[in-house]
Formats: sequence, C-alpha cells, structure tokens
Amino acid sequence: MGTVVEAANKGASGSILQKRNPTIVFVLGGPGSGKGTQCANIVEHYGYTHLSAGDLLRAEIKSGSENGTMIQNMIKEGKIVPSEVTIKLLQRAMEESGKDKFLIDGFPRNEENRAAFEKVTGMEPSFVLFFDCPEEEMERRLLNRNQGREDDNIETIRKRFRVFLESSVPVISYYDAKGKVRKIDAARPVEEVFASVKAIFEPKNEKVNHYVRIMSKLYMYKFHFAVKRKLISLCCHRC
Ligand SMILES: Nc1ncnc2c1ncn2[C@@H]1O[C@H](COP(=O)(O)OP(=O)(O)OP(=O)(O)O)[C@@H](O)[C@H]1O
Ligand SMILES: O=c1ccn([C@@H]2O[C@H](COP(=O)(O)O)[C@@H](O)[C@H]2O)c(=O)[nH]1
Repeated sequence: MGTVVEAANKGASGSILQKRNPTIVFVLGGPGSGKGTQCANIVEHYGYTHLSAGDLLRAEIKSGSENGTMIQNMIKEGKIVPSEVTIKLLQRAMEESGKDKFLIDGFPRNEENRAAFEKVTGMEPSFVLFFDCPEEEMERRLLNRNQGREDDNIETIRKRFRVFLESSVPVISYYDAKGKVRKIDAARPVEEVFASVKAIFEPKNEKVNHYVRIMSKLYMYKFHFAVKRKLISLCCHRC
C-alpha cells in the first residue's frame, strides 16, 4: 500500500471528485479567528458544505481508528497531522457528501499540506477566505470557548499561534501571490464580520440571479429553445 501522494502519481486518486468540478474555498485564519462561526453563516446563506479539517480529525479520534492516538497527541501539542491522514479524510468527506461547493476550514495548514492536496486531488481553491485577527483577541475567544476542547488551554494555544505564524501564514502568502486571498478583518462583532463575508460571496449570487431572471422572462414569452439559448448567450456575456 502506497501513500496518497504515490497513488496520485499513478493517477489512481482524485478522479471522482475532479469530474464533479467542485468549487473549493479554503477558509484560513489563526486559531479562534472565527472561521467555524462564519462558515456556519455561509452554509446557511450560500448553500456550501462545511468541512472542518479539525472536526474530521477529532471524529477520527472518537471512531477508535488506528491513527487516533497519533492524531490526539498532535492536537494536544498543536502540531500538524501528516497530510496523508487529513487529505484522506477530506477526500472521503467530499466524495460521500455528493455535493459540489465546499468550505474547507482550517486546511491547508502548511506548504506540504497545500502541495499534497493539489497533487492528490488535482484541484485548487477558487479563492481563500482569510480571517485576520490579533492574537490577544483570538486568545480571549479561545479561553472563553468552553467546548471542552483539549487544546483550548493557554499552553497549547501559544503553540498553535506559533505554528500558525511559522507554517500557515506562508500558505496564505502563496495564494496571495496568485491573487486568490480575500482578507477579512475578523476582530469585529460576528455580524459585522459576516457583512464583509457576504460582500465576497454576493457577486456569484448576482450571476445566478441574473441567469434565473433571464430564464424566467424567456419562459414567460415562450420562445423557441434555440432562440432562448442564443438570447441567453448574448445577454449573459457578463456572467
Ligand atoms: N467575531 C467574533 N467576536 C467575538 N467572538 C467570536 C467571534 N467569532 C467567533 N467568536 C467566538 O470565538 C470562539 C472561537 O470561534 P470559532 O470556533 O468560530 O473560531 P475558529 O477560527 O474556528 O477556531 P479554531 O481554529 O480553534 O477551530 C467561539 O467561542 C465563538 O463563539
Ligand atoms: O488540517 C489540519 C487541521 C487541524 N489539525 C490539528 O487539529 C488542531 C485543531 O484544529 P482546528 O482547526 O482548530 O479545529 C490543530 O491545532 C492541529 O493540531 C491539523 O493537524 N491539520
């Protein structure tokens, strides 16, 4: 049995998902910046499927998998779980969902995660949503989160901040150089942050709304199908 990257090299992986040509948005930001909170809002308003890499890893521990102890130790230390493990979980969740619009929250955590994901799945994110928040605010939020997470203690939180700066910020810089980062000031109240998030997701909605409006108008006028297609292509050149 080889690694997921070896499987990708043999062309054995990524194909089912790739065929569906899914939209992928990576949601990044420091621990406690509010990624999960805002993802829930995006799911509600824009119909994305939310996949939190951290949640998938925690579920893997609970399932009693052979990797459980290793994952638990990594999380306790704020370290990054090997790409193989996280990518397999993400791929499985995407495939099993049957959906085609994903918010991948808290991944990729380092350059190796990023390169392996792109190689294994053959897919890149449409864009990266980056929640920018000062450490003091993130620390306050994590210490008040109260969800019984083993890594929400001051010692692990400090380690997670260091890993974020050293390993995850370079991933954000990589996508920034490609013009794919949408940065949000996450130090504001939840509703204000979501107003900025909406502004990023709205243009796509506009495009769909525009198409739906045209279709319903043409349906009303009972045009011949070929004429409808021509009119849509002329009218939707901006889509
Ligand atoms: N804008 C905000 N203002 C104040 N509190 C917030 C805000 N956004 C989220 N919170 C709270 O901060 C805590 C952390 O938020 P959340 O779990 O969404 O962060 P996260 O970035 O997903 O964290 P992690 O990376 O550790 O999983 C939660 O208790 C949440 O209710
Ligand atoms: O891609 C990932 C995502 C998470 N981890 C580990 O899990 C914890 C908690 O992650 P959250 O995103 O805060 O839920 C993180 O500190 C890592 O130890 C990972 O290794 N890889």
